[in-house]
Amino acid sequence: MSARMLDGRALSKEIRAGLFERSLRIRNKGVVPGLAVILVGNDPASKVYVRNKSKACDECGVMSKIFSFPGTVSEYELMELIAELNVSNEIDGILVQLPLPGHVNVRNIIGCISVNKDVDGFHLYNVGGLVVGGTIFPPCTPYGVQLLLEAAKIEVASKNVVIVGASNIVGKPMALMLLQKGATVSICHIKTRDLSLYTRMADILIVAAGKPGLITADMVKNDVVVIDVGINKMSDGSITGDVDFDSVKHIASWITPVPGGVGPMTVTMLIENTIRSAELRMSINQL
Ligand SMILES: NC(=O)C1=CN([C@@H]2O[C@H](COP(=O)(O)OP(=O)(O)OC[C@H]3O[C@@H](n4cnc5c(N)ncnc54)[C@H](OP(=O)(O)O)[C@@H]3O)[C@@H](O)[C@H]2O)C=CC1
Ligand SMILES: Nc1nc(=O)c2c([nH]1)NC[C@@H]1CN(c3ccc(C(=O)N[C@@H](CCC(=O)O)C(=O)O)cc3)C=[N+]21
Ligand SMILES: [Mg+2]
Repeated sequence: MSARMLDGRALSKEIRAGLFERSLRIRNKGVVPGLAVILVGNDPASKVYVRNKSKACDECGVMSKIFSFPGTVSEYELMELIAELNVSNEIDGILVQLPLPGHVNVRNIIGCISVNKDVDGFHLYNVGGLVVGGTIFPPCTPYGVQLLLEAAKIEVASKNVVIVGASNIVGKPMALMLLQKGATVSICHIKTRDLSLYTRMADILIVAAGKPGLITADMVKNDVVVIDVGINKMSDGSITGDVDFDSVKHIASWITPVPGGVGPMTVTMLIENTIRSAELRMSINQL
């Protein structure tokens, strides 16, 4: 037996058709949804993301602007740009690509983004919203994973969900979201003593470590649902996840491919958040 695919590309295509309609409706009233992306240095996963975002924005009728800086840019220069974007009438969403170079304090930078334009959902205010169970801007990757599970009618309530990776952008918000949905959640990270003890317990295993081949067939139980968030650029230029797909697919009941799984969903949810932000701007203009 081979696992069924959680096809993020196909689901994204459906969702994006609806997003195009939503953006058309507000553009007809004179509001063009706009996204600003700030890219510093040259992280390979960020480059993939940026490329796919501009394509998807075009597809959905969202205006996008990319601001690229060398890795030597100062915190001050970034803050200055964010301050401008915060008050710009053309911008509904501001996204600062992570990671940032070591000399730039991520918290300071994210803290400058207007809460109403924080389409990544990384500002402390929006993170707090997620903790207490609801936010206007759910973080894109966990939100996309949740929709993939829902589309396949995979119930999360009462399930053992194990998340490998505890970052602020994937692991932690993912855990909060599924906890809210009634899952029993474990979060593993680099200091976890026996990773496979946890992964073998998982009904749903979500992997976001950035380590190709981290999860092998011997580490999962029969019929597990596997969500591979990892985006690793290999030396031959190809992209691979954190899960040994070819062996794990024989044991899992569902699995996401990489590429074509979580990645396209992240992009789609970013566009959704941007359009929702523009819809809010429009309704405020009409007051
Ligand atoms: N598909 C998509 O849409 C997206 C994909 N990504 C990709 O997902 C991956 C993770 O991204 P991100 O969360 O930003 O990464 P980070 O590097 O910020 O976090 C990785 C997490 O995994 C943990 N970890 C690393 N190695 C191991 C290991 N061997 N065993 C257990 N835990 C481990 C780290 O622990 P510690 O912190 O303690 O070191 C950390 O908690 C990357 O490949 C990234 O490119 C990211 C965002 C969106
Ligand atoms: N502030 C911030 N928010 C992020 O959400 C964020 C970030 N910084 N920094 C980088 C990581 C990485 N990330 C990806 C999203 C989509 C794809 C994606 O589109 N993947 C396609 C790749 C297809 C291809 O082009 O080959 C897929 O998996 O099918 C990749 C990577 C978001 N991240
Ligand atoms: Mg993917």
